[in-house]
Amino acid sequence: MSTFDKHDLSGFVGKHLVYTYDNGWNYEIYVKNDTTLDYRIHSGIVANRWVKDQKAFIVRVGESIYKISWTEPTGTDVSLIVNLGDRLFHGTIFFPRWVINNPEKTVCFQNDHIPLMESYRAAGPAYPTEVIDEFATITYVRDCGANNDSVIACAASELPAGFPQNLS
Ligand SMILES: C=Cc1ccc(O)c(OC)c1
Repeated sequence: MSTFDKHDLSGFVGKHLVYTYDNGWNYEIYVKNDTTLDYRIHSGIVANRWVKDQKAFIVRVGESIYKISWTEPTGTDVSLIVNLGDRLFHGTIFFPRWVINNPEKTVCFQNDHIPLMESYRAAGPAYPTEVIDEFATITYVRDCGANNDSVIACAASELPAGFPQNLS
């Protein structure tokens, strides 16, 4: 019997987070609404890739703990645990083999290239998938409200110096 309402995502929707995985990869996510996220990647094998309006399953699994899961047009599958209370994060990424072989093919504003990503997914190879299972530290959190398209609006490489501390 839980003491929180598992259907209430109001403590999560609108959150803008920056976090660094223990392997050094720096990522940023905006929880746009109950079923949608935007994100951009600052470092790692697909640095500068960015995505808007990715559909996802978002659930609450603790007082301030949420889980986000989705599959991408590239065939990459992702499941994230966001523990806001402890500023702790855990991500599991299931990369198809073709992304590991040629990560640069996915580095773009994906929304402008969905059919291309789907064609790469179809061409593969998909297997063996590479599972990345890492903790991360949340380094920045703010509230931006729901459905705010200004939060993630350019590639990481196009941000002014000092991000995220220079955010209004
Ligand atoms: C592959 C996408 C991907 C992987 C890990 C993440 O933390 C993420 O956050 C938005 C996205």
